[in-house]
Amino acid sequence: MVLCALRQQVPRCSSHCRTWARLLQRQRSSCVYSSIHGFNQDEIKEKLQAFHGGSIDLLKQDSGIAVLTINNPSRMNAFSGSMMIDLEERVSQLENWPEGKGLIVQGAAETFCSGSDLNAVRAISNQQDGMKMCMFMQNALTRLLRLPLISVALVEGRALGGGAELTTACDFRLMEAGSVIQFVHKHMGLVPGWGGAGRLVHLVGSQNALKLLGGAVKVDPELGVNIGLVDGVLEGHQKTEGAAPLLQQAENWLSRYTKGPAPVIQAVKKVVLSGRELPLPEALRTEKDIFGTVWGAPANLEALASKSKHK
Ligand SMILES: CC[C@@H](C(=O)O)C(=O)SCCNC(=O)CCNC(=O)[C@H](O)C(C)(C)COP(=O)(O)OP(=O)(O)OC[C@H]1O[C@@H](n2cnc3c(N)ncnc32)[C@H](O)[C@@H]1OP(=O)(O)O
Repeated sequence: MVLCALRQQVPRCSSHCRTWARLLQRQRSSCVYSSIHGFNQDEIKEKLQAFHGGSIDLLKQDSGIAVLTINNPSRMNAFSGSMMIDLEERVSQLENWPEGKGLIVQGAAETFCSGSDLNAVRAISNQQDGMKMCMFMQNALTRLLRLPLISVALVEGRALGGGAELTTACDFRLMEAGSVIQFVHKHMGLVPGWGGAGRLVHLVGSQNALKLLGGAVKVDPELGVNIGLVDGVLEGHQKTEGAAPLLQQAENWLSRYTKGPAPVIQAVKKVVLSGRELPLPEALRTEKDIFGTVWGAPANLEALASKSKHK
């Protein structure tokens, strides 16, 4: 219906213009929850703001690869309330980055993230606030996964609870030798609430997801690779002499997918995203729209002019 309204506003617009209106509309509907689900973002933000500490830091690099750092070392990078708000703001900044191609999500001080800050969790342990926090984080992490950037979680040390869920909101996961991903929710009398269960099933299948959640299994790099959760293992730079710093290793790993012009890399991510999330007929129509943005565009014309061969 909103799309119809958009079309009515631009009746004489070219088909290219309509394509963009549709893409824009899709980007806006990136959230899972809005007011029609009884979700009031400002209300929960006000509540979360009371639990401060730590930060989510964003570094956009000229290479088109950004680094998002979960930074709360005194609590093993647990998410305070203000960090949840930070995350949402950083995602907004990344949604508006035309030069962007890739994203690395890492933790500060040699560990990934130990989930929600338990001090905040204790303070908002009532049902209503828990639901609001859950909807806020599902929205933020869904938008993170839907960014038109190829994203990778760089897991060093531990990714526990919400930290494990965060890894599933990236396209890829890299683990340092000796690191652990663990959905500890069962031990906390919980199940994932940041969308981690749904995404985990997509990544490893329902049998493996049931084992990981039901057993709160410690996933080491070997198990992670075997079940398809983990896409690469990095050498521990402190234990292996001569190994490059982890972030450098992750950038090298990602660069094979981010080589090329930003509009093309973003289009690659968008077609995969639509195939991953939409029913086939709609995915095909979206693919056509995205194809329309690269066909005849500078990178395409340049490649045609260079008569390149793919040997
Ligand atoms: C909805 C909830 C769910 C979700 O969001 O999906 C969650 O995420 S719930 C949180 C799940 N995480 C945990 O339960 C982690 C609990 N912590 C630990 O198991 C351990 O602290 C550790 C992460 C394995 C690290 O152990 P160790 O190396 O021995 O260090 P310390 O235990 O001394 O930790 C250092 C320091 O950090 C504090 N810390 C760690 N995690 C959290 C956390 N999630 N929230 C708040 N604080 C945390 C820990 O208390 C220590 O602080 P001090 O005691 O002040 O030194």
